[in-house]
Amino acid sequence: MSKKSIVVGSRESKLAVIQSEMVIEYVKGACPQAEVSLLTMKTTGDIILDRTLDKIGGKGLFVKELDKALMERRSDLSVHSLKDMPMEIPEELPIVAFSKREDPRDVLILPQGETEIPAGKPIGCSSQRRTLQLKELFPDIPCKSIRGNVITRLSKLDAGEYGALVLAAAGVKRLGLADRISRYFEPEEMIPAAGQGILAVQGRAGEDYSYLDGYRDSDASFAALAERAFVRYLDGGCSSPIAAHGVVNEGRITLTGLYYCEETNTYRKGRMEDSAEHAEELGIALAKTLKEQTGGKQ
Ligand SMILES: NCc1[nH]cc(CCC(=O)O)c1CC(=O)O
Repeated sequence: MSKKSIVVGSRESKLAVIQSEMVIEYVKGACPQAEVSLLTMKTTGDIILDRTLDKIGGKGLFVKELDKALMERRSDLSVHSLKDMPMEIPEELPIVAFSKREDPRDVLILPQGETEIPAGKPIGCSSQRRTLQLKELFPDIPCKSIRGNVITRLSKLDAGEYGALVLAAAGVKRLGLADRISRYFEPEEMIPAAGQGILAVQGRAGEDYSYLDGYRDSDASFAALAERAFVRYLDGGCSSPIAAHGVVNEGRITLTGLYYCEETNTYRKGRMEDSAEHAEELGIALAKTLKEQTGGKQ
């Protein structure tokens, strides 16, 4: 009999490959009899680099090609940063595991050799969520869009185009670049993106993924459900100025969120708590409250 094969699909950026290899290591341990391999591919979001994500339009720019590979059985699992996954996921391709969460905070990175943000240069930042919150933290420093994977952004920073960069701690740490971090933003100062720091493992409906039982993290799963329910209710994709961060402690979950309403050009932050079992209801309740406060249509 031939050996069982498990193919793990991934974007081809260095960070995506490191993240996929973390899952592969686990799967190899859980299925020592299987042949586990990596299949990398470029996604639309990796190919179009001259526009910001909201200008390219459409959701799931980083997942479509990986979904197709799963559907066509060229792969058996996809590994994604949960943050990059659309809120609506095809029924045939469910998330079968949420990883333990890496540091969910955003961080500030300075050009090599600098100890503060050099005067006159913008902060490189690609999301409206970060831009909005940076205005409160650094009212006098403008933000300028920056695209490309983490390594590309760091080289643009070091080339002198920007005075600083804001990135997710999770990616920077997984790449082994934590020594470049000059400041951590506490989640209260800069509310992270829904799912930040969590990996999502996606599979095909109806298949047996019990080999991932020891990989799933229940605190991260509750946080992910609450954060994604919040964003889904407010209909935001990954580029909307929406932020959500859940913290689970002894069966309770506290969810902090930020919602910007285009109609009324106002934004609100808020926090609510419930039992972790009610994670999704909590996400929806906070979303409704903040939407009401910004004066947006219900
Ligand atoms: N949008 C790109 C992206 N998607 C996931 C991460 C970092 C890893 C994570 O959040 O799990 C990053 C880089 C960044 O925002 O700095």
